[in-house]
Amino acid sequence: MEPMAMRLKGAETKLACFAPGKTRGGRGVEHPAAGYKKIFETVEELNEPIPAEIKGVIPSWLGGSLLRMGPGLFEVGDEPFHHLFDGQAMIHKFDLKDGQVTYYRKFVKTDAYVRAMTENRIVITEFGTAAYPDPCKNIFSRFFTYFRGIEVTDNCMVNIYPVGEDFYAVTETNFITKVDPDSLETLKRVDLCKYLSVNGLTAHPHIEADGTVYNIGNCFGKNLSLAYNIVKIPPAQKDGSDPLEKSQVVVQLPSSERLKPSYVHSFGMTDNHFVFVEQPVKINLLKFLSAWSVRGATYMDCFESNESMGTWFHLATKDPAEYLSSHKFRTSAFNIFHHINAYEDEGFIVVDLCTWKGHDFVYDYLYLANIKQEWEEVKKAAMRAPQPEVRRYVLPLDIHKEEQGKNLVSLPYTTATAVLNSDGTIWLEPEVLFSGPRQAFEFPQINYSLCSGKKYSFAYGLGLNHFIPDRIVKLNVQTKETLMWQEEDCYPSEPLFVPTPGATEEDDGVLLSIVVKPGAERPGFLLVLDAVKLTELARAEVNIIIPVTLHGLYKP
Ligand SMILES: CCCCCCCCCCCCCCCC(=O)OC/C=C(C)/C=C/C=C(C)/C=C/C1=C(C)CCCC1(C)C
Ligand SMILES: [Fe+2]
Repeated sequence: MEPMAMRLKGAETKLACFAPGKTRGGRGVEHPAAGYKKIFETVEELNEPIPAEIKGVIPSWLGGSLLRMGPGLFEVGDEPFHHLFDGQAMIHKFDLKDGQVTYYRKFVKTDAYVRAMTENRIVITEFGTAAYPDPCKNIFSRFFTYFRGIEVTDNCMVNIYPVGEDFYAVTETNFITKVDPDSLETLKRVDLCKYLSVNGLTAHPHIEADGTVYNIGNCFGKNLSLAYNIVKIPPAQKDGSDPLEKSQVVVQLPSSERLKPSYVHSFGMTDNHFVFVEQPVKINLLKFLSAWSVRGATYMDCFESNESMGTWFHLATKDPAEYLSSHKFRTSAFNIFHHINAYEDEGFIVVDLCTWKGHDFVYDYLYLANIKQEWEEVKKAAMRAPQPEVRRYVLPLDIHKEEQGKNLVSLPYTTATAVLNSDGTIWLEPEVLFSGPRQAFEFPQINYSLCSGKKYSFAYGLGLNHFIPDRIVKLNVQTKETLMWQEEDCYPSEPLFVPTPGATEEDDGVLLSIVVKPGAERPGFLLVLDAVKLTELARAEVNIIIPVTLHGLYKP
């Protein structure tokens, strides 16, 4: 019997539980009304927070702000942005206090946004949309605009995270933007290149309990020597100075290919190790450097797939921070954006990942023209894309030459393998934790404060159905059981886990997600789920649409 299909007829809110191996068999729900188009449309910022209408009961201990980033402006004048990651950064906030909720949003006043507003055209080239020179300028000044080089975008629409006492909205370039988490005002733009030898940093740092930030970024050194640099930003300083002043590169990891670093979106961190997965999606630096002088080129034009390297895993120790050059882990090709968690267990490093099979770049399928089509077309486009799979890889730390050809993984609870080859490389095969054709478990979250870098049981994620976000899923990474929240014509976002104060169980807490239900009287709401059962505790509704958000944080 197909439990999902059964439950989706009739009742409005759907909850389903699937036993291991009996996941939805890949058949997701249908979206013939194509309501998802609404989350990719321009909205206006608000002048003041608006009150939300609450249904259900918000736990009394839940007081704080949910801050999330995403695109809010999908065209400037008559010039459209083409890619999902091009829209201009909007910061969203749900404030929860004494059972009451308000919603507020502002555009971040980045250079990209301010200059677009001033000139009523796209001025800064975005991820998949090129900016063209001002047609009003004369031919000479247009010529000089080209040769000043293209300006790197500061469109911080991906995530927001704390550095010391401050909060920064970020993309993946060297520009991060300090924002006020209360007023949502834009405070200042910071160029990371002033502090660190990196060309950019990911939007997914790891943050320790004391506020220390670790992150990874590409570094194009002198003579185009390439490395991935892991950086450390200390916590708030006693003397009140900016922690960024004391940031440093702690370890360099080499690139598999000269002139072609891999695209990196996140990394893993255990108690004692950094894990970097080098994927076959490459940035062709020569294209990158020359593309900028080519009219109409974008960041997307600089990517290419390496069809032969597969995927490489790199390890480094944390303290002292040293690259483990003799541990050469290899596996077949996949795209990786989000690490779920990584931990050490009995001499192994366990790495759980949201993967997309093959070397074809998933971002190629995220043009707005693809994901804003009618439902049948959306499905057709996704048929050609890489297939999602949640996988567990297990990396042995102790490797002995005499063990060639044998599976080195002796952890009793996993079928993942690691086999030492005669050339010294170790071939990894994963254990599949969740799989369903074109049904992704993505935008993963865990009980970060309790479980980051530690053995854990639960991951929470956004279910993507042919790339359309249409459910929230809880995955037991030990038993592979899943629970799900889903409601007709509802489009949720990444679920953030907030632990109950004083909780002793890993999943004692709530999940917060912004949901859009386009046809409803109040089409935007903050959803509060019980993280144990994935049942709805409350929703706080507003009478406006909230566009797609990618990542964010909960500030107690
Ligand atoms: C929430 C629902 C979304 C609906 C569809 C989503 C489908 C998602 C499928 C896969 C998961 C992908 C997750 C990616 C999430 C994300 O947040 O990505 C945003 C990434 C951005 C905006 C990256 C920008 C990177 C830039 C501008 C990099 C620039 C650079 C280079 C390309 C090379 C040289 C260095 C430099 C300048 C840093
Ligand atoms: Fe991400």
